[in-house]
Amino acid sequence: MLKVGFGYDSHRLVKGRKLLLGGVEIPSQFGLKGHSDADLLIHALIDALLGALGKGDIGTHFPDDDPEYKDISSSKLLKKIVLEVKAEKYLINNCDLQIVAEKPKLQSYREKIVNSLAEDLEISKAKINFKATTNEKMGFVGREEGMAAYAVVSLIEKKLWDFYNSIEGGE
Ligand SMILES: Nc1ccn([C@@H]2O[C@H](COP(=O)(O)O)[C@@H](O)[C@H]2O)c(=O)n1
Ligand SMILES: C[C@@]1(CO)OP(=O)(O)OP(=O)(O)OC[C@H]1O
Repeated sequence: MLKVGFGYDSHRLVKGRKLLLGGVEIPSQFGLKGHSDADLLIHALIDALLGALGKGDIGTHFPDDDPEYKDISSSKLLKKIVLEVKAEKYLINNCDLQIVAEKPKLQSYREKIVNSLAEDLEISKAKINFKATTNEKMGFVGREEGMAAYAVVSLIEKKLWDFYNSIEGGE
């Protein structure tokens, strides 16, 4: 079977916090506020994976009032969700990810972000597409009060993938 999931997250920009996107620290005067490290790209991705699995959302798995998750690395949380995907006998087929931010320009971090996520997800870089766009100075993103991120993922059942490879002779 194939499954598709969607995720969205937004966080406020504040002074005195690191800016972490996809597990990569981006040099910036402002960082994202949150109970965790506030890596909204990973949060959107986690919600997309949970959506595909039909397993609720990030807050149900990692409550935002639990001291265990104070300042936690979102990469660690993502790795836990990857274990759940594996336990359900699914593989990540592809992910399409988008950050909406007025600045900084993220193009030059694309490779680092994709590399970091590929490591966390244990998949090849070719299965991850990362995009960024501004909000053309409109709304909370446009006023640089915050950033937003969207994620879509598709999962393929491992036995279907193995069957496909047996008849096609590989990826
Ligand atoms: N934070 C961002 C925003 C945008 N980009 C890149 O610029 C292109 C044009 O963005 P518009 O919002 O003006 O359409 C976009 O396609 C990205 O390549 C970026 O790197 N970081
Ligand atoms: C991972 C968590 C844990 O507190 O991170 P937060 O920084 O609170 O981020 P948010 O996207 O608001 O909610 C997800 C939470 O579960």
